[in-house]
Amino acid sequence: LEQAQQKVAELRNTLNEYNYQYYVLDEPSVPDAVYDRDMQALIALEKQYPTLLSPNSPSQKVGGAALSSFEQVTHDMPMLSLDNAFDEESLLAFEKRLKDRLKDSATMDFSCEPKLDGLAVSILYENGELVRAATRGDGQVGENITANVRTISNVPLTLRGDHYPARVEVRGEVFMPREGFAKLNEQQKETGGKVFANPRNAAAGSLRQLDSKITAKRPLMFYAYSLGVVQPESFTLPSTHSARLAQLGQWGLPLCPDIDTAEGGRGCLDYYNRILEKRDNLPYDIDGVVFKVDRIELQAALGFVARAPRWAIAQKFPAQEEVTT
Ligand SMILES: Cc1c[n+]2nc(N)[nH]c2nc1OC(C)C
Repeated sequence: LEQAQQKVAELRNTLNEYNYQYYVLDEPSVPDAVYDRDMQALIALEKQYPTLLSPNSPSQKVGGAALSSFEQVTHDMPMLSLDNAFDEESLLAFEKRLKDRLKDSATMDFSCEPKLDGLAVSILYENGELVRAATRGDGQVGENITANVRTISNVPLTLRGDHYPARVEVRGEVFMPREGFAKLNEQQKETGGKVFANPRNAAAGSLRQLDSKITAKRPLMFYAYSLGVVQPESFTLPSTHSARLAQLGQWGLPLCPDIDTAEGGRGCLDYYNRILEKRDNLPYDIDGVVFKVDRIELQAALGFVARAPRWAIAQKFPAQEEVTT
């Protein structure tokens, strides 16, 4: 059993590394055949020694037993929504409000991110292991969808490296890329399954499946966009949001390739126009961009209004004319 335990641990590390290279770096270091061979070896060993099975084994990416219902999860830190800026001057007004409030006329750096049209999800890692995932729900209480989130190909089951907080909650968007959405609807038509109106509905429907084996077959993706609970609070994190996103990337969490930083409202407008320009060629649906004050201590000084942070705003694009097929 000792040898088996050793071999299983090695195979898990190897397969987690392959997943990271393939899904996060987009630079696989081995051909699929090697990946499959190692995965089959792991599955065989876990079958032979069931006591070695762990929910965080890469072999569990295929899903487990169906649930009868979803448990509720209370978010220790509420998952808030975003205030909207609909046009140029309200974005500049956003910046002006911040400067007035901070009594600081210096140009402010912003973290700029596409606003993916999917579902906000919270993923909790304890001692580097994925232990729980939940939907946003009403912001306070969401649904426990851990088994389903484990099957999402680019969600790491374990964090990389060995320098991370004991508990770290990662928040981000689960979405379905357009290509996967089109293929799924084709399959659904052929099998008489439910055809989805758009990628967001398809992602929601796939994520809220009680049977994670169904979720595992759906082409879902995840991009991290912020941190939630971090314990111990004494764990030193970077002092800007953009550097914290980079830190998440170091731990193996996937980030949207189109994130950037910008100087002042002007820089944000340039970013808005750049992303609007490339929107139709992106592999995923976005419904706008999100600007966040980059320096964390300024975020803390600005705090939140009732339902959304003062320090962040979404700028939505005009609704995309639906192409009727
Ligand atoms: C609701 C939300 C949605 N999004 N999407 C991105 N990219 N960042 C982001 N941040 C959010 O909220 C934080 C500003 C709290």
